[in-house]
Amino acid sequence: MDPILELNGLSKVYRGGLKALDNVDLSVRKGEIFALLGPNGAGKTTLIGAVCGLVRPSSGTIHAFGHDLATDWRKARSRIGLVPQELSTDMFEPVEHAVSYSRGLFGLAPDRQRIEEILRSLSLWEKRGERIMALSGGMKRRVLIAKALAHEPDLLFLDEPTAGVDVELRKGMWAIIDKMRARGVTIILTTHYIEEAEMMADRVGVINRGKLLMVDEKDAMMARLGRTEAHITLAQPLATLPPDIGRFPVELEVGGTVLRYRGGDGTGKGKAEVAELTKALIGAGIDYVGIDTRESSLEDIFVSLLGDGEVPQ
Ligand SMILES: Nc1ncnc2c1ncn2[C@@H]1O[C@H](COP(=O)(O)OP(=O)(O)OP(=O)(O)O)[C@@H](O)[C@H]1O
Repeated sequence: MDPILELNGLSKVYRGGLKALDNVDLSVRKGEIFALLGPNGAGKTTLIGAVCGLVRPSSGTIHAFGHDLATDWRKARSRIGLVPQELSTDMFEPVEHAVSYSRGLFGLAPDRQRIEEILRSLSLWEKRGERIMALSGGMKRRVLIAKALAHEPDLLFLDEPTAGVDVELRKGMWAIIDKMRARGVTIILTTHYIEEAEMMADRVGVINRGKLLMVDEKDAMMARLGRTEAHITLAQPLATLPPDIGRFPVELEVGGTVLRYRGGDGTGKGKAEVAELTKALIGAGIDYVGIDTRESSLEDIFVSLLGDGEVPQ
């Protein structure tokens, strides 16, 4: 499928010499939810800013909907929406007016019905006459989404959409994002909450120090880099491993009282192998008193990726 957004060799060096983006290549497909993960200062907001015209790239190209943003900015811009991290303007404006105004900025004719639909879908309709400053933090965040949706974008950037919001509202946000995806909107979101990416995203990109370390289908990433870990507490300490046990990816720890298994591939294969291992232990006459099994999460993968900066193969 044709990419909706394509970055080639994108770099940004801020005044003072900080390289916030370092030769980033990325291609985003129509209709997907793409999660950009990275620690503070990794370059996520800079990347979004470059696509949304807020940051001028130092080198490289950006194509959105087939338009080169360097030369054909206006055509692409009208199809891109941005939900920034923070509300910067409009605090004195009533909700509905602010949202309609955002639509007008893109040269679209006023459309009360459309605005009503957006406000209702975000549970803001009852608040339409209130000044934004009088709303709660969560409502303000929804106003930001309403403003970004007002011109009916096909590509929507959400910069930390759920940072600092409570669990209830976070779930509400996920439902909203799901609804947008169902309408065919392509979504790129940045998040610190890895479980959020794990739940929502089709693909995940990991960025650190301006470099895109890895881009992959979430499921493939989990399958490729995921592991099963099992701690088997033995009834009696073992000095060495019998050959029938040594063929598994295991090590003896804690003075030979714990057998640690690390294997599998994130698809459940590890669990099956642990079951086989326990049978082999019984077969070898080795008693155990407990088993603790754990599948690695996207968070473990993320931490190990950032830990050594190496991309595991
Ligand atoms: N206008 C600027 N001038 C100079 N340096 C900047 C500017 N904006 C960002 N930076 C620096 O560029 C790097 C990347 O920042 P960016 O905001 O893109 O990171 P981020 O991944 O969005 O971080 P966070 O998760 O904290 O929002 C940081 O080191 C930051 O200090």
